[in-house]
Amino acid sequence: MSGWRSREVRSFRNAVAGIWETFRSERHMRFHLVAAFIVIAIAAWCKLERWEWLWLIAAISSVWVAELFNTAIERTVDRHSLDVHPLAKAAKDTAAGAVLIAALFAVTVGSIVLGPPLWKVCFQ
Ligand SMILES: Nc1ncnc2c1ncn2[C@@H]1O[C@H](COP(=O)(O)OP(=O)(O)OP(=O)(O)O)[C@@H](O)[C@H]1O
Repeated sequence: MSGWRSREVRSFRNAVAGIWETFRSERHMRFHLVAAFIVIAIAAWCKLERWEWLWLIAAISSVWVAELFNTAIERTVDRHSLDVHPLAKAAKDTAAGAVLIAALFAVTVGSIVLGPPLWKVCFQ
C-alpha cells in the first residue's frame, strides 16, 4: 500500500477506535445507541419520507458527535490534572451543555417527525 493510503487507513482505524472506546466506556453513549436503534425501528415502521429520514439522521448524528467531543474534553481535562478546579468544572459542564443542546434538538426532531404518524397509528 502506498504511504498516503496506509496513513489514511491508520487515521480511519484511529477514528473508529475512538468511537469504540467511547461506546465501551461511556454509559450515556450506549444509551444514545439504543435510543437511535429504537427511533430507526419506529421510523422504518412508519415508512417515513426521505427528507424526514434526513432530519432523524442529522439529530442522531448531532447527539453522537456532541457526546464524542464531551468525552474527548473530559479525558483531556483528567489527563491534565485530577485536582478539583473551577476551570476543570467549567470545561466539563460546558461540554455536557453541548450534549444537552444536541439531545433537546433530537427530541424536538423526533417529536415533529415521528409524532404525527405515531398518533395516527395509536389513536385513529
Ligand atoms: N477536576 C474537576 N474539578 C471540578 N469539578 C469537576 C472536576 N471533574 C469533574 N467535575 C464536576 O463533576 C461533573 C462530572 O464529571 P465527570 O468527569 O465525572 O463526568 P461524567 O459524570 O463522567 O460525565 P458524563 O456523564 O457526561 O460522562 C462535571 O460536569 C463537573 O461539574
